[in-house]
Amino acid sequence: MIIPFRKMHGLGNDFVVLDARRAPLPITPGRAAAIADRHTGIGCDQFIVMEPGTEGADVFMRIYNPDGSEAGACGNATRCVAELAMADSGSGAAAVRTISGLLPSERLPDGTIRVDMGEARLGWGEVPLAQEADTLHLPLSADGVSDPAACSMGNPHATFFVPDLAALDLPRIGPELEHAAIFPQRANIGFVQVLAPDHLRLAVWERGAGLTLACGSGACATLVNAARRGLSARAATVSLPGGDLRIEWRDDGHVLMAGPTATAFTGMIDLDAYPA
Ligand SMILES: N[C@@H](CCC[C@H](N)C(=O)O)C(=O)O
Repeated sequence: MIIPFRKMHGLGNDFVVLDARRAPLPITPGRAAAIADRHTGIGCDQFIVMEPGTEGADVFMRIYNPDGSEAGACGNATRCVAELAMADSGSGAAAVRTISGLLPSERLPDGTIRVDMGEARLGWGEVPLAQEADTLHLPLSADGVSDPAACSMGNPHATFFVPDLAALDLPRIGPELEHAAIFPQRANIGFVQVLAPDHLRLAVWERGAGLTLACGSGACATLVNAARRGLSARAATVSLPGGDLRIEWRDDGHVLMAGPTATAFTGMIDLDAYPA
């Protein structure tokens, strides 16, 4: 089966996007992983399938990591898919549903897309953690980092506050922390340096993907955890290796994320060339 695909990215966090809104596509976790492979597939940080929207959504977005695991949230892909839905409808707003909830989005006057990522979930069972613990101070450490905070943005995140991001060996400690026993569903691991109360520098070791140039849900979780710790305001610029996101944790608990989207190229893919 030969179908069109679109390669998009938000700050270099890149996606292969397939459109299954008109007819279902034969996508399995293994096929998603094979297409995401940077050597033998198209290559991407996340493999995205657009499905028909339900219950107030313009589109349902299914998210696969390159290891084939399915994720409940992807902030950067939400902006990209919302932009496609807006282009289709000719409107400046779109609602994207994921397995974790409904995410209303809008185009801002500067052309960036802002998504309401929903409420940050702060309970230990919501992250989830393997046992009851204070999500503001997890009993977890690795070489050079300790005492993270955790929350869920529809997917699990832990945030380590560090004095110098550049001093860390992220490819070494990232996998160990992602797979720590305290995270029964593994976790995305953020490492943040507070530059000012309204400016955070972040790198994220993503669950199922490794280091990426940007993680939108990670930027949201980082702002929430920094504000809970009294280290930042409730609105800040989060600088990632791929660029900046503007994050706000509203008083009603919802987290807003604004940033750019881009299409790198489009093409055709033969799904049968990849194992089902
Ligand atoms: N890049 C994404 C997050 C993708 C999912 C994540 N790796 C997970 O498994 O939860 C983002 O922009 O939020």
